Amino acid sequence: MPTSSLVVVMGVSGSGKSTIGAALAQRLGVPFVDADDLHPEANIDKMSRGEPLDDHDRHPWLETIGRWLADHDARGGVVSCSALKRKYRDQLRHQAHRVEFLHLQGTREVIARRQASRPGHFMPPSLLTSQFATLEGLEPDERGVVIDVDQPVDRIIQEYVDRHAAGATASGATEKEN
Ligand SMILES: Nc1ncnc2c1ncn2[C@@H]1O[C@H](COP(=O)(O)OP(=O)(O)OP(=O)(O)O)[C@@H](O)[C@H]1O
Ligand SMILES: O=C(O)[C@H](O)[C@@H](O)[C@H](O)[C@H](O)CO
Repeated sequence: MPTSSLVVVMGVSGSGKSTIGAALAQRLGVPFVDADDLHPEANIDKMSRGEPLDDHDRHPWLETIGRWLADHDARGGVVSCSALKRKYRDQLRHQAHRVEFLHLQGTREVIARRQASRPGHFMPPSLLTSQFATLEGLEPDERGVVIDVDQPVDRIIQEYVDRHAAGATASGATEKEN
């Protein structure tokens, strides 16, 4: 696997994007940014009030993330970003053509349990329903892999590395529900 991988770790809130993103960046030896840290303050305030973001809220945020990806095109990097809709991923691809996605997929039960075990996070568990409702899984023409979150962090990282080495694309990414 080239050290210059450019990866977006995607999925609903609580799926493990920050955890896996940081671990993957370390494994690949590339910079990492958590897109939660790139939100305009108004977005954080909105989510904290228990209101889901809409396309309008996410647009400037995605632009910032796309810029980060474009800036890291040569040396590689990992971003944790929900990237829930196909059109959001299209927006990111528009700015950084070779970006690939790692979709952390899990059941509502597993993810709700994980959210419940991290009190103090700005994202209220009540928003999980809208996160799943908004989620559009990777389509077959999108470069990326889908990995089950219900396994230890190091196994998720290893599966990503193994599947990437084997030339994985988004095959198996058709289950849109979770
Ligand atoms: N593979 C895993 N096994 C067990 N626990 C995990 C795993 N991945 C993440 N967690 C835990 O689940 C919780 C949610 O993970 P994390 O904060 O990384 O998710 P997230 O997708 O970044 O969430 P958000 O988008 O809401 O910030 C954390 O408490 C984290 O420690
Ligand atoms: O697209 C979205 O609805 C939001 O960006 C959320 O997914 C948050 O960034 C994050 O995941 C919260 O913890």
